[in-house]
Amino acid sequence: MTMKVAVLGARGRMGSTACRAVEAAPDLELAAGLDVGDDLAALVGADVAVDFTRPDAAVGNARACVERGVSVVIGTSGITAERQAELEGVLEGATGASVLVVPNFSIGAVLLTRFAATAARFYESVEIVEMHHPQKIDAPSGTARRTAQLVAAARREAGLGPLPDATTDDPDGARGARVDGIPVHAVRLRGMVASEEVLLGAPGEALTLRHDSFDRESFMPGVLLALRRVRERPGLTVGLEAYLDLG
Ligand SMILES: NC(=O)C1=CN([C@@H]2O[C@H](COP(=O)(O)OP(=O)(O)OC[C@H]3O[C@@H](n4cnc5c(N)ncnc54)[C@H](OP(=O)(O)O)[C@@H]3O)[C@@H](O)[C@H]2O)C=CC1
Ligand SMILES: O=C(O)C1=N[C@H](C(=O)O)C[C@H](O)C1
Repeated sequence: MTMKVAVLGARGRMGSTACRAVEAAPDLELAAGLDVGDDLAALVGADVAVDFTRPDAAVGNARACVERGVSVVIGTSGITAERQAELEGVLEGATGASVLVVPNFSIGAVLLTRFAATAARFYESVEIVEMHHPQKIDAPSGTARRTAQLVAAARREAGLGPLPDATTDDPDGARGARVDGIPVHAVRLRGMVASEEVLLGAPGEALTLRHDSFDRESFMPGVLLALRRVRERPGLTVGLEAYLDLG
């Protein structure tokens, strides 16, 4: 039997690519492709949904899904701690429902985040540069936020102190944003899809980790994996790594 999938943001860059990937998968069926102005009643009958809309719409969409018994994968970025808490609220009393937040569906990007967290404890300095197409509305990217959070956690666990940084004069914010104390720099450049670099420095050496998505196809194996497996973990899960055997 096929799994019925609803796609929210179906006319967008990611949503339209996801619709095609679902239609091409023999075990999945595109039950609904919804965008702005469409009636969410069309969610009824779907088994799972994936959201590629905008940060201020994702939590409301997740609520609409859960209320209709549909487990949901949130690919939309900008899921801050506050929005994550709202998602916990959405799940209260909804026995068996699953919400999976995926900052990045590309396996390479998931690995980059993992490698950065592994390397973090060995380096005094670390900075993140994320590069995206200029249509992206949020900064820093969800992937960079997640990477910074996991790198910061690894540094705390290793007992590392604050990053060495003598800057006291930065009137234009040239040192970037700080996410959990980690500097994050956002580039918006025509021609880019999505890239991330993590730069780690220690006396006499540097390690640079980089991942590039050249095409939105790079996200599709992860999207299909998430849709197929989201219902295995009731409640709120963050990160595709929960479904990957990364050791
Ligand atoms: N997790 C991952 O691996 C990836 C995540 N993303 C994220 O996915 C999201 C979408 O990106 P992208 O496809 O490039 O953006 P687009 O702007 O191309 O697509 C978003 C679509 O959602 C529609 N939309 C807006 N609000 C709603 C709503 N309330 N209900 C239904 N549809 C709505 C938009 O309509 P309108 O244009 O009329 O507003 C648009 O058609 C972003 O947050 C992005 O960061 C992107 C790539 C990979
Ligand atoms: O908006 C995008 O394009 C992307 N958004 C996600 C993010 O914010 O990290 C994932 C990927 O970087 C592409």
